[in-house]
Amino acid sequence: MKDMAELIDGKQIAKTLRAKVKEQATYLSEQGVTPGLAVILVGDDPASQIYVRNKERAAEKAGVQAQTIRYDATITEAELLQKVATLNADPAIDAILVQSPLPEHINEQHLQEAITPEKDVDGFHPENVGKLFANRHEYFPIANTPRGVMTMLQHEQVDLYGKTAVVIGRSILVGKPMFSLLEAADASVSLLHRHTPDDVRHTMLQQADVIVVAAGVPKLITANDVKPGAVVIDVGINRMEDGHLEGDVDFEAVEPIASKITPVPGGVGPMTIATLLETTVELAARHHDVELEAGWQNI
Ligand SMILES: Nc1nc2c(c(=O)[nH]1)N[C@@H](CN(C=O)c1ccc(C(=O)N[C@@H](CCC(=O)O)C(=O)O)cc1)CN2
Ligand SMILES: [Mg+2]
Repeated sequence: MKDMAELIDGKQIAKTLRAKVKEQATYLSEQGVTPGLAVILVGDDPASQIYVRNKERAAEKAGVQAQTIRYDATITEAELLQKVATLNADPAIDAILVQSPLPEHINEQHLQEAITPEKDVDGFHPENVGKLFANRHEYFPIANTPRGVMTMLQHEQVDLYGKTAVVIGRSILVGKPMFSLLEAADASVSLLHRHTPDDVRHTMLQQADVIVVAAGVPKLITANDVKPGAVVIDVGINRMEDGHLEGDVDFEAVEPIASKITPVPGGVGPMTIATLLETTVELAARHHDVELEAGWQNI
């Protein structure tokens, strides 16, 4: 029988991280601090409804006070910006996020820039993106999905030093921050995207020790793309016509070749929400000048 890759169990790692967050939230509450998270949800995108509901539930269990502000898809950008300004000034709120995607008529970048960098729990503000890119040695929030991927790699004791990594997808949500985080961990990183020719992608993937794919293309990565022993992280969540979820990796084909692989569902997805709570607790501690134990989130 062929060796199968070890499964990276994101659900389990996220559970462990959420328990750590709860410990810190309890410590904060002993200091009179309740971490406050505000989520802005616009429109009725069915997936966003589920993700936001899951955020509310996870927050409540972890001792984070979450509030969702829901708007019809017809709301204007000016009204949203006004709400963000109110939340920026609200001392009960430590963390603000605007659920993505937004309706066409709203410029997502305007909202990303409106959230004060100190409450920017998604790490999308240009100031926080810039600090990440510049490898600044100070605290700042980092996008939760790529940060969650780094937690998974650390949990799995994947040593990135001197390794070759390929990231597919260049969004502000995943690809760009993922590039910076892997580079900061001393991997040699290539960032590929939809305009990378297929043969170039194939050649580069075959050299990669670590692959992170966030392309939104079901089963884009297949067996002959992957070097034996590579670590494969699948950020893709594609809802197929019959309702089942498919990643960007052809899991059955790649599992016998990779050394470690994330499933979909149950891989990166759950880490996004656990990491959101991790970042919220960190921001609350900073706003209230409470020192949390260094490295509390190491799992
Ligand atoms: N402002 C933001 N918007 C969006 C983000 C984000 O980080 N900030 N990420 C995604 C959506 N997302 C959280 O917001 C998210 C996506 C997926 C999951 C998850 O647990 N997925 C499950 C499958 C769930 C399903 O059945 O669909 C899994 O992969 O196991 C959690 C959060 C886009 N928007
Ligand atoms: Mg508070």
